[in-house]
This record gives sequence, structure tokens and C-alpha cells, in this order.
Amino acid sequence: METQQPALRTEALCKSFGSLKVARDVTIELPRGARHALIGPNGAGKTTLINLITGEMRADSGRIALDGRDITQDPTMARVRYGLTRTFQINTLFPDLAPIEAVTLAICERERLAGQFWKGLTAHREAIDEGFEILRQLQLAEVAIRPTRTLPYGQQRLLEIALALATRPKVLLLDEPAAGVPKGESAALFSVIAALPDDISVLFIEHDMDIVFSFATRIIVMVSGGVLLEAEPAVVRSDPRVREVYLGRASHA
Ligand SMILES: Nc1ncnc2c1ncn2[C@@H]1O[C@H](COP(=O)(O)OP(=O)(O)OP(=O)(O)O)[C@@H](O)[C@H]1O
Repeated sequence: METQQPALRTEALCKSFGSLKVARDVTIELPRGARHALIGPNGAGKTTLINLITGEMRADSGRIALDGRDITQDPTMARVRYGLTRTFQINTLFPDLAPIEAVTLAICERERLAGQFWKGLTAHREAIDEGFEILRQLQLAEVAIRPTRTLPYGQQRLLEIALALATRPKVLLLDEPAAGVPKGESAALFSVIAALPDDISVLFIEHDMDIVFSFATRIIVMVSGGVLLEAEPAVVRSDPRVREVYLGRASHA
């Protein structure tokens, strides 16, 4: 369900490295429940935009609002507390922990950061129950107690999303969530992402156009640090500028 207040809005974000402009007046909106893809050729500025939104990189100018709250000046950890979470292109998991251990730890960390010091077995029980519920959402319940290193890579990527969900995000930024996953398994991974609850808005970077056009409800096309077009998949597919700079050039984004 979309409401008037977007879950995330950036306004005229700019960032330069010396003379190289990597973000040019980037204004985007993510409505509640969005499943938006961010695409563009290599070096277009997609990961940079995610870094600017999370606060890992500071914009030279522009504003960012999460659920109407201006977070432009807030550090990354505060943004996570307000509900803005990301995943990375590379695997950042602990190989010897089981998924339920990793997710439960992430939940306990969230509670600690929120200033609620959990005491006693009941509280831990609640964290474990919540952890199982998250793993169930990501179809990982059956492998909950296996060491992470023994899981197929696609399930490891889902576990990274599970850890992100442990922060209770309103907005989830996924930087190539299927990177490294065999092509035949990406669609299954994206169906799980698409089926996340509607109160989580998702922006994902993905190079595989079949996946993008199957799972994105809208597509933001970036070129040279700027937004070329933001539209529904059918409009993006038939836009001559997109074909020229991007789709017609190569299968790799
Ligand atoms: N810390 C940095 N210092 C200097 N230049 C940088 C830095 N980070 C990114 N860049 C440059 O900014 C531009 C955008 O990079 P970015 O990684 O955001 O592109 P991308 O669209 O995510 O590319 P890819 O699809 O290859 O991941 C590139 O020219 C890159 O070399």
C-alpha cells in the first residue's frame, strides 16, 4: 500500500571526488512497499548512491528523509535505528555460526542499541523466537541450526538479508543480493525478497535484466551519476535513451 509520505526520499544529492561527479542532483522516492531496482552501466554511481543514503559516504549537498524524518546529518548507526538497513555485494557472514545463532545475536544487538538490556531466559527465548520467524520468512527455517559455511551460497545470501531484517528495517537497500549465486537460483532468491512484508520498502541493485524486469515494480536508471529515468518496467524497456546507453550495449548492466 502506498501512502503520500514516501518511505525514503532523496533530494538533489550531489557528490564529487575531485573533478569526478559521482552523484548529480539525485532525487528519488521509494514509496511504502516498493520493490524498486536501481540499474545502470558499471560506474554509473549505484553503489555510491546507496553509500550516500546509508551515511557511509557524506553527500556534498542535498537531503535525505526516511519516513518524513530528515536524516541528512545523522550517522549510519542512527539511520539503522530509524529503520534504514543495507546489505553488501560481498558475503560478510560468520562461517561457523548457525543461522539461528547469527540472527539471534543481531536481534540482541538491536535491543542493546535501543537501550533495552535483556535479562533472563524469557528475553532470550523471545529473541530466539523472533529469529526463527525471520528465518521462516526467508525460507531458512530448515537450515537454522546448520553451520553457515555448509549452506549453499544462495542461502548464505538470504541469511545476509535475514540479518538485515533483524534490525527491523522500514527501508532495505540490497546491493546485488544475488551476486555470486548461480544464475538458475537468482529467481528463487528474488521471489523471497519480493514476498517480504509490505511495510518493508526495498531498493535493489541488480545486473541481470531478466531478474530486474521480473521482480521490480519500478526501475531507476542511473548514468554518469545522474538519474536518466525512473519508471515502470515497460516504460524503461521501451525508452530509446535506455536502449542506447544501456540495454542495447551489452547484457551486463
Ligand atoms: N571512494 C572513492 N574515491 C574515488 N572514486 C570513487 C570512490 N568510490 C566510487 N568512486 C567512483 O565513482 C564512480 C561510481 O562508482 P560506483 O561504485 O558507485 O558505480 P556502480 O554504478 O555501483 O558500478 P558497478 O555496477 O560497477 O558496481 C566510479 O567512477 C568509481 O570509480
